[in-house]
Amino acid sequence: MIGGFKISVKIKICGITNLEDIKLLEAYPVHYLGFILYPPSPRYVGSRLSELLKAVKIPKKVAVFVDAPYEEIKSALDLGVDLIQLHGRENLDLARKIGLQRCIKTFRIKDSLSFDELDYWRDAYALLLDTYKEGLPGGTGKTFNWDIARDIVLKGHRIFLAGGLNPDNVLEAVSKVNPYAIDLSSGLEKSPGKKDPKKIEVFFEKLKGVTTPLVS
Ligand SMILES: O=C(O)c1ccccc1N[C@@H]1O[C@H](COP(=O)(O)O)[C@@H](O)[C@H]1O
Repeated sequence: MIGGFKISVKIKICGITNLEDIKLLEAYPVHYLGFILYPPSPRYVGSRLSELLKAVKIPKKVAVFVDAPYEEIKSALDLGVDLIQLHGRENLDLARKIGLQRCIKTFRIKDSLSFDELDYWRDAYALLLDTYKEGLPGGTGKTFNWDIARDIVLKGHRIFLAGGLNPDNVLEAVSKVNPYAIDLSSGLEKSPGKKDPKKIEVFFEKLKGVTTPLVS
């Protein structure tokens, strides 16, 4: 219960790089697990994706790309990834080739966002809202103005809220924005690419009663 209302939200944990964290997260109600396929990232999994995917029992596996060629994205799909998070400047042609219903399109929020641009992506699986930071496409650990996210949710878009979420601010974010899903990465880490079991425990303790049941 938040503010007297029962709010249901799905959970995506992103930036997974190792088997230990996959095992750890199995004990919690996680709906989506994300893997970074952007080589400059400290969370880049590269060719280890195949081995990691085999260990995942969590309902949906997401591969995160930044302006990657279709062939690389196709390879991830062939390995068993369910959804593709397009975290760069990808266009609709690429998304249609992948299958729009398999795409989560990221919008990095600076000051505002054109609703027209969002509407073009209405048939995507979801839109992900992250924080804009010059030179860093994702994993910024910074929040943005959640009023913008709230307006987008009110327009009827299915939103994954990302950007700097952590155990301390997650309840406020959920109650303010009421997104379809929340996406956490660096806010649950001990160091880049390694999750912190204590932060994860505190996070799920705070979210008790707020998450939706797991469905595959
Ligand atoms: O985490 C990264 O290094 C990364 C690199 C390139 C694209 C996306 C990346 N991370 C994603 O960004 C959002 C928000 O992350 P955070 O919670 O602020 O750390 C999330 O989807 C990450 O997986």
